[in-house]
Amino acid sequence: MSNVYQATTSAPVNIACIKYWGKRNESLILPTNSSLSVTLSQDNLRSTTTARADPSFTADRLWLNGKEDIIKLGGRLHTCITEMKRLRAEFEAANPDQPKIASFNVHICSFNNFPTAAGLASSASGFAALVYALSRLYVLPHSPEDLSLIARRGSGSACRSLFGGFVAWDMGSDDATGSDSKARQVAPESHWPEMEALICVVNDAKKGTSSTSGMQRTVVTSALLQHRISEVVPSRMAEIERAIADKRFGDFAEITMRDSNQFHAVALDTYPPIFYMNDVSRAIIAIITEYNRLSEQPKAAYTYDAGPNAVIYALTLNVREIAQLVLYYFPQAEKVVIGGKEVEAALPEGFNEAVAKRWEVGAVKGLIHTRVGDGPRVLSDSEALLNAQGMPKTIA
Ligand SMILES: Nc1ncnc2c1ncn2[C@@H]1O[C@H](COP(=O)(O)OP(=O)(O)OP(=O)(O)O)[C@@H](O)[C@H]1O
Ligand SMILES: C[C@@](O)(CCOP(=O)(O)OP(=O)(O)O)CC(=O)O
Repeated sequence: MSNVYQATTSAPVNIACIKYWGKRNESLILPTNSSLSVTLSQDNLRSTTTARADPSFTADRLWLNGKEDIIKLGGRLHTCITEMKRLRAEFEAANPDQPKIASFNVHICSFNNFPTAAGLASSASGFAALVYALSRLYVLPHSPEDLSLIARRGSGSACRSLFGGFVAWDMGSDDATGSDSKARQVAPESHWPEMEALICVVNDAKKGTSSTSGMQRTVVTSALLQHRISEVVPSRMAEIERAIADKRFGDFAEITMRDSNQFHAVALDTYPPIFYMNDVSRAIIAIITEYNRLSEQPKAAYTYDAGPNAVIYALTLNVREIAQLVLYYFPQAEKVVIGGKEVEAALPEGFNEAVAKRWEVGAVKGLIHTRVGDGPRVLSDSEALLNAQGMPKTIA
């Protein structure tokens, strides 16, 4: 049987504490500010991707969630695939004994085990999994940092999904090539294993204004963004990195919530304004704010990306209590189990119930309980998503 050049990987979702919002260069995807995220566990949220190169393939093709995605010339997918083929060609030139496969077309098949394009950072895990699968297929010696340069060209936040744990995306200063705009691991997942997340899926439909178009409009119209870029983010990045290093959850939480608030203030300051949060999102802010009032230091940190879904960071010790609180205001049709035990709705002692109304079942469609997790994983060929002919094993 002729050689099969194939790799299957999975990659995680990351949710930012310091938000990336704005590009200084659209085609290279260079950001206006640095950002920092927590990588979430692939046991709960992941993109799985198989990449294969073969001389019999007549074109580069990609299937996502069972449906073929057109690879537009000059588009982000095309850029990532082309860049990875370039790295393989360089590798073959430096290692003449290596098989010449850089010129072969590739078939790529990917699945997300969570809603795609629904504000849960599927582009981050998706492009990270694609770049990592190609890097394993091509047996490249490149580091996650090197690979983050390419994943960034797929989707800015994807660069952070090349690492586990706590990850910064340094904006860099090389505006000509973006060679220093890449991800850096601030701390591995083992540094703070008690860091957990409760995701409140408020709406899993495709959102109105995409992150890409939203931040474009912000850069052009928001004066507040300029203040954020120059006066706020640089010091906030340093502060949150120190809070993570020292495992000071209270400071980590306050910075995270303040940055989420400022990101959405900037969205509102965009003209025309962008409203990513809704009444349910704001109710969650109200109950977490009241919950934090009960203790000297915040015990929960909400953060919102470009959508209404809430991500609540908390330490293991407090997650159950927070889930009880969320269930009190947002009853679920299904049982919620944390740590092997069903969660019952309840309010903590001293909590002011009047801070929000109790919602109907369905206002929060679902809860995902996860934790800080590792970076991309190499999976065995038994988990490959392509069949012997290089086509998706199941077409939806
Ligand atoms: N597994 C994947 N492999 C390759 N590309 C993917 C994958 N998952 C998502 N994508 C790409 O990302 C796009 C969705 O990105 P988009 O930014 O619109 O939504 P999101 O990332 O899920 O939400 P948000 O950016 O608000 O967190 C998809 O249309 C597809 O082009
Ligand atoms: C609000 C955010 O989630 C924005 C994510 O934007 P994308 O990385 O999806 O944007 P593109 O670079 O245009 O693909 C904040 C963050 O993840 O840092």
